[in-house]
Amino acid sequence: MSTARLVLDGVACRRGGRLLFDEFGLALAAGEAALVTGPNGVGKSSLIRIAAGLLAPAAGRVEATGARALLAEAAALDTERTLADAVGFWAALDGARGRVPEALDAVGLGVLAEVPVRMLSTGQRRRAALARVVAGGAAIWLLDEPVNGLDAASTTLLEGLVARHRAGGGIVLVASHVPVALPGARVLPLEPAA
Ligand SMILES: Nc1ncnc2c1ncn2[C@@H]1O[C@H](COP(=O)(O)OP(=O)(O)OP(=O)(O)O)[C@@H](O)[C@H]1O
Repeated sequence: MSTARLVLDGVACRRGGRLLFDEFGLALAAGEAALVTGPNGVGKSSLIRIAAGLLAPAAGRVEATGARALLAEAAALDTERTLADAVGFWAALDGARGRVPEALDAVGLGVLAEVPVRMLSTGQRRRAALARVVAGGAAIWLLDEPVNGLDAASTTLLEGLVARHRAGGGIVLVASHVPVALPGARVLPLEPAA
């Protein structure tokens, strides 16, 4: 994991024919994190999707060394399955089904492993989505508005997981319109294109 690297160079984003931002750059090495801030609609989610390789930049390039895991707005967990099964579905694709119990414990949901996802609260679903990221074992975490729906204790838990991931050589890119405590992270305000 220590060879992980994420570079965005001169990235521009166009959505619906409108240029949202341009000339955005960052370079993160193993253990580093960045926090992209900015008001609603400036393009933070779009930037995260570009970093994930799910959206093509209008200009510039993205270079990722290491697997990428995305925490997006939707949890993407089958609501009819139990929590362990729903997270396990994704973990199995990463060959990591065995890590699910530990990941659920890490987000404080071990006790709800056999409960259907549809019965979880908003904050619990958010933590379940985070468990999916933790279980997958990717080096590069891309977290879009990760504290949405989380209470203070869960926010602290998330910050701890991010710190642990970085200590293990992982990279974390967070987009958030509210403050997230990421000690030593670069804070990058996303500016609208002129
Ligand atoms: N598929 C799309 N087609 C056209 N425009 C889009 C599409 N997706 C997003 N947009 C527009 O792009 C702009 C940026 O959206 P984005 O979700 O990236 O912003 P954001 O900074 O993450 O906002 P928020 O803080 O509200 O989540 C918005 O004006 C949005 O309406």
